[in-house]
Amino acid sequence: MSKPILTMKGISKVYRTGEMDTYALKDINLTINQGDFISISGPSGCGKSTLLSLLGLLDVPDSGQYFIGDQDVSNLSLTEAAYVRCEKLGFVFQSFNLIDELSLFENVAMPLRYRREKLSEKAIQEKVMHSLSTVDMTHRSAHKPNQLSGGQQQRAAIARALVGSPTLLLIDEATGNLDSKNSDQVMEMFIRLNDEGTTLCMVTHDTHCADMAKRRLDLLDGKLENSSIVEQISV
Ligand SMILES: Nc1ncnc2c1ncn2[C@@H]1O[C@H](COP(=O)(O)OP(=O)(O)OP(=O)(O)O)[C@@H](O)[C@H]1O
Repeated sequence: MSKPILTMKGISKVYRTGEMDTYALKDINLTINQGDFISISGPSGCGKSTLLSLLGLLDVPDSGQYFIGDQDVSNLSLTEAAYVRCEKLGFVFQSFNLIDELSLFENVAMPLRYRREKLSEKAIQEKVMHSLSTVDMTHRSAHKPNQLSGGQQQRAAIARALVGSPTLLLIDEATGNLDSKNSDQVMEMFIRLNDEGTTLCMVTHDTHCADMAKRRLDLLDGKLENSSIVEQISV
């Protein structure tokens, strides 16, 4: 049986604006197992970004418990949350979020440089080049992000997310800024990474992308509505 690497129990999040309370997430129960490829989809305002922020330790819930492995991460200090993010999670964003002034090599190296445990330059070099080769971008390691196409920038951002061998890759609308060819390439890459053992959780409003995951969850009005195993369809 697969091992749970992440568990949310009864997670709720309320935004308070003046007199008004908005229940963005209501009693979320979610288990992500090693080797999963989950998609979470739903209409605008259903709580996708809020859920991703909590999963990524960018925000804290109002109630409920969140575990990564055996560690209770429901209410970490900002510093501790930053370390856990750096060491256990990889992020892929719609807008790539690469640093324009840095080469691809230095962009990809960034998560390694912020770890508690310092790595030698040789170890960083090896990990960065391995990660760039995973996305077929070694030949561009000295380039700056603005010298690359959108698809290439997203592949570099995936290399950055993978460089620290994260427990879980969190993906936020990764294909939203790409044309259909590049979008298909990136989805194929996620499927391959999952086949090779990476665990992925992808938030998307695109039902075509959502159906490419192994397990599709639908979020509606802050509640996880259903959970289905879908046959992975080819792009
Ligand atoms: N900072 C905030 N203050 C008040 N309400 C908020 C805040 N952030 C989000 N909300 C509300 O919480 C609910 C969930 O928002 P969220 O951004 O998580 O939805 P979403 O599914 O990501 O939407 P979209 O697909 O449009 O990005 C919405 O009703 C939204 O208006």
